[in-house]
Amino acid sequence: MGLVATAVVLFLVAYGILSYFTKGDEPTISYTEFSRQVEAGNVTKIYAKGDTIEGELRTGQPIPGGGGDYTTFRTQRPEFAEDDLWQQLSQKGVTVTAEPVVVQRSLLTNLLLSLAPIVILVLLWVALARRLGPRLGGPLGRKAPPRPVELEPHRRTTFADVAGIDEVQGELDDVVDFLKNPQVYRAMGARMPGGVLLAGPPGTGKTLLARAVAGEAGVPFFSASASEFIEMIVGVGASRVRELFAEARKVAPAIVFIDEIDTIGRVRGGGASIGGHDEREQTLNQILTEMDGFTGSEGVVVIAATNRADVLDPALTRPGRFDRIVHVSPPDRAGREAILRIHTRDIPLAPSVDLVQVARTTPGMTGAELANLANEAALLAVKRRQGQVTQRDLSDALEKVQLGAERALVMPEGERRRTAYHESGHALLGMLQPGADPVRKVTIVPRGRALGVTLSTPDADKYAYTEEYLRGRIIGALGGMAAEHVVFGIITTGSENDLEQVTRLVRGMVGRWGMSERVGRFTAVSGDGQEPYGLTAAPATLDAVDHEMRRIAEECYESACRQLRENSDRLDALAEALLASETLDEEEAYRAAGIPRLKKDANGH
Ligand SMILES: Nc1ncnc2c1ncn2[C@@H]1O[C@H](COP(=O)(O)OP(=O)(O)OP(=O)(O)O)[C@@H](O)[C@H]1O
Ligand SMILES: [Zn+2]
Repeated sequence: MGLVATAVVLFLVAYGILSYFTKGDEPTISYTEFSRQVEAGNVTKIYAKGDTIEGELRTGQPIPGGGGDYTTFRTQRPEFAEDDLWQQLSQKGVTVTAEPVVVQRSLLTNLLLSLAPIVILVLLWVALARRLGPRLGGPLGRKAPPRPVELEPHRRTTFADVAGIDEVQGELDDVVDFLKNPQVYRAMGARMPGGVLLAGPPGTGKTLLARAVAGEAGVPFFSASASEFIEMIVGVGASRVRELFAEARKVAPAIVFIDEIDTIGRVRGGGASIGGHDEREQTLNQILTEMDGFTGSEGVVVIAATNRADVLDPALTRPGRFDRIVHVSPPDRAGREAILRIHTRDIPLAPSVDLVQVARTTPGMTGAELANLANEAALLAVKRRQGQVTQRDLSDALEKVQLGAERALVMPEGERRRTAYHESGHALLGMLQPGADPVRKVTIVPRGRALGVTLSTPDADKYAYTEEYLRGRIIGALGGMAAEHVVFGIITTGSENDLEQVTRLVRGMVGRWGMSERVGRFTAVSGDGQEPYGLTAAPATLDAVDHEMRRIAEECYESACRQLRENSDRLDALAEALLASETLDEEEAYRAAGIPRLKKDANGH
């Protein structure tokens, strides 16, 4: 055993030394920046090794990049880059030197390589021993203790990296203050909340926020996902929790972050969890025990995150446990703008770029989606061999993110015609319903799983919806099916997704939002298909729900068909325009249909 451990250590040390010497100290720049410098003719020579590129600049003048000035640099060419790098380089007269990816073998490397099979065997053995650990016992059965993520000051996440959720940030200010000066609170006999629960939809920045709290306070950040606990071998979850907290206490003040807490914190006994039930409960109990053990003076703050605060076991939210619930919602317009600014910090933007405009056209998108949008736009700019990201890159990226990538598909003419009428039906009804969201784009170019797409988005963020608006949405969603019915007298499978959307809406209107007198003004069905408030609705109620859902859907369908018949010339004109140009933007679509587009101000008036 001692011998093998020594071999492993030796290998690691040697590897470390080797990689230290082979790695240059050029500043690393983004590939986008690199393309820009090549295009600008600033690059004199490059040295390529696989996809890693090192190089020098012409002027000897340092060029400011994201992370400081540089005259030599290193960058990584993405595997998916489709640019003609070679042509570009030879055009600009750049001296290119290359080396195969095969690592140059030094004596030391040779030695290490010959040791490799042994090392692999050892690692395999270690991995095996770990899996069987609890049963085998022995020193190898123990996992390495949890380690906080690195806390290098220059790459610390702070509140400056989070935008659009300022009020949420405000609720965490005292946590930061406590972590900075626990002794002040101790002297005052004040107790901090045992835990903070961040609740909100995926991608709204919960993890980011927790890291920022640690970064602001300058304390270690321990993170674990609750699902990791229960995926492990039985009996390990609880002990991992114990270890995690023990490590955090050693270096307190510190933050322990537990993501996806709902996977172990669901109401006990209820729900449909198959197997692993005891494991879940034991792990949860261990977390609760650890939190009960806090006297507040230890300086460990637990932050948990969930997308489903509604299903959590009340034991978790009792005083002294996660007694502070902070709701994180998708950002509003100003928030989206601020988030876009953060995520375009390191992207060269053309002067024409208007982030306010982008923020306006992205209602409902989360921070993660906006970050993705910015990145997609940068990728497009690289692909198009531009030095900067333009407004067009951003709007094309948005389209890709919202509609899915275009799909090459040869459609028979009849099918194409039917699709054109289907989409025209959606679009025309979308334009005709009073108060409906404007139609932004109609296309019969297949995208994702859809044969065509009609995109409508509101002018301004909406927070509550009227019955009229919802009916308008249902009529619009049924428009595709109604058009096929009215024009061709057929019904196809192409409306499956539309009908799903209709079902969600009528179900909500009748069962959740009190829009049916016959059902009544109460929650008859819950949002997630579970029983509302633990009660099973009486069969008569469910009958009424069913009856009312059908009635509303039927009324809307009739309205859709009637409006399409009354406007058949507009429908034909729209379909013809679509068949001719495949994609219509907002202006073209309204013009083709002969309907004036009422411009609204940012407040939707
Ligand atoms: N408010 C925000 N400000 C800036 N960036 C954000 C914001 N929200 C999300 N992001 C970006 O999206 C990424 C993903 O967010 P994060 O993982 O924190 O979301 P989450 O709410 O924890 O999601 P999940 O519930 O899926 O774990 C972040 O790393 C960040 O780049
Ligand atoms: Zn449709």
